[in-house]
Amino acid sequence: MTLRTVAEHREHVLAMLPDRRRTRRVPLDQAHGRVLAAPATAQEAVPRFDNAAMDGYAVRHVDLREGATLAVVGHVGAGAASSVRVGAGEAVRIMTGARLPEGADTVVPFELTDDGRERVRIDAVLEAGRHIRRTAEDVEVGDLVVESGVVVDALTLAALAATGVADVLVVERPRLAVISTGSELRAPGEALGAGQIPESNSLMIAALVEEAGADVVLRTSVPDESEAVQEALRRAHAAEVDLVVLSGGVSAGDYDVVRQALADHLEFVGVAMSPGRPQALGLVGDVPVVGVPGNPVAAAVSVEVFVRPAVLALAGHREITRPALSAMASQGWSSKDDREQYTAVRLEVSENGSWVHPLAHGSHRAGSLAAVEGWAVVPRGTSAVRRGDRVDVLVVR
Ligand SMILES: Nc1nc2c(c(=O)[nH]1)N[C@H]1C(S)=C(S)[C@@H](COP(=O)(O)OP(=O)(O)OC[C@H]3O[C@@H](n4cnc5c(N)ncnc54)[C@H](O)[C@@H]3O)O[C@H]1N2
Ligand code: MOO
Repeated sequence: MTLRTVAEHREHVLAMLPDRRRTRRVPLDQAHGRVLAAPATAQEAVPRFDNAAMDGYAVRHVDLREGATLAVVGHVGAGAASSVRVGAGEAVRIMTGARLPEGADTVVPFELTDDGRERVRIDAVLEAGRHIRRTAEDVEVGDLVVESGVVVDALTLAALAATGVADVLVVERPRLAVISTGSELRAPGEALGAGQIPESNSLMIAALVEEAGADVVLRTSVPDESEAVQEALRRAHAAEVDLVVLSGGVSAGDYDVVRQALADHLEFVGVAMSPGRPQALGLVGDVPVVGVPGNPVAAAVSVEVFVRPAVLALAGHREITRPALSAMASQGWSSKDDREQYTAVRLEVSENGSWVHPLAHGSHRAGSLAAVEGWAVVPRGTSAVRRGDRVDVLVVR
């Protein structure tokens, strides 16, 4: 059987997704982490008005001479709408951020004066216009503040709020269903009979896709029975999900029911990767379904390289794959040269550069997932990584 490359399979997964994204207008306090579906333009200038950059005195520059004394005719704090005017020989006490009074063109900080209340002595002469922040010197009304497709982060939120934007059009969070299959699986904490194990993939996959920005509206684990799998898919459909992630049952076993139950809908393919060779995908009704292998490490890697990009694409992101970090191998390990191998690693960033330490290999090692900090991607055509070799690492935590 010819195997697809990881990149090819990812393209197939992405090609199943609808082109249109659902959008919604949200107030800024609900926009964090969302992707903008339309550009945001400034409703207010920054600064909104000429204002003081220092606590001091608003004066007319022509009146400034070393030792000059000016009459203090008013006091204006930030937020005040003072109508006081600065005339010849006059000064107004002003606080940082306060609107510059009419007539003034320069602010003299307190430190360069005697700090007087009725009259003030000027101890140093500044150039005209000093310590004034000019209207719209940062952003003008109508300027583009944030482009469409940008992820709203903390700094973006500040820029939007400061420019008078109250709400933004964002892409809806994708709705996902996560369905584990396997008759041996029991919920964490449940008593285990012979041959049974705790179910871990659905929790892991749900958390991984939530980290990528999805809402998991259905998470369930079903036995290896065709009807149970189909019923779970019906529930996912009724919950109007954008994507279903199925775990398990995609390889050749007698009880690999995903394969049996969904033979008419899903394509079962081999991908040239390790772990994670058996994969499935297809539309059930109009809902895209990605089936990942049940082995927990294979499931984790499959979510990283196929499902996470799909979630990011559904959420409107432009960058959908994780940038790789280049690091050196602290020790060697072997690799299958006909596969792209994802080796679980720990990372160490030191003065001598970034190093990866390989963890024990094995797609069943669910207990060791707690130690994984990244996946070292060993390309096809490489049968061994040697100590000191550079490898690309997807840093996942
Ligand atoms: N004859 C063949 N056997 C296998 C092949 C193959 O090509 N031919 N492929 C192997 C590879 S590679 C993988 S990976 C697995 C994938 O198997 P399935 O997707 O069918 O997964 P299951 O058989 O259902 O389970 C595999 C393994 O993982 C455990 N598991 C499953 N689901 C969960 C879960 N939700 N939480 C925790 N652990 C889970 C399950 O108990 C099995 O141990 O197939 C190989 N075999
Ligand atoms: O390739 Mo399977 O995904 O590990 O053992």
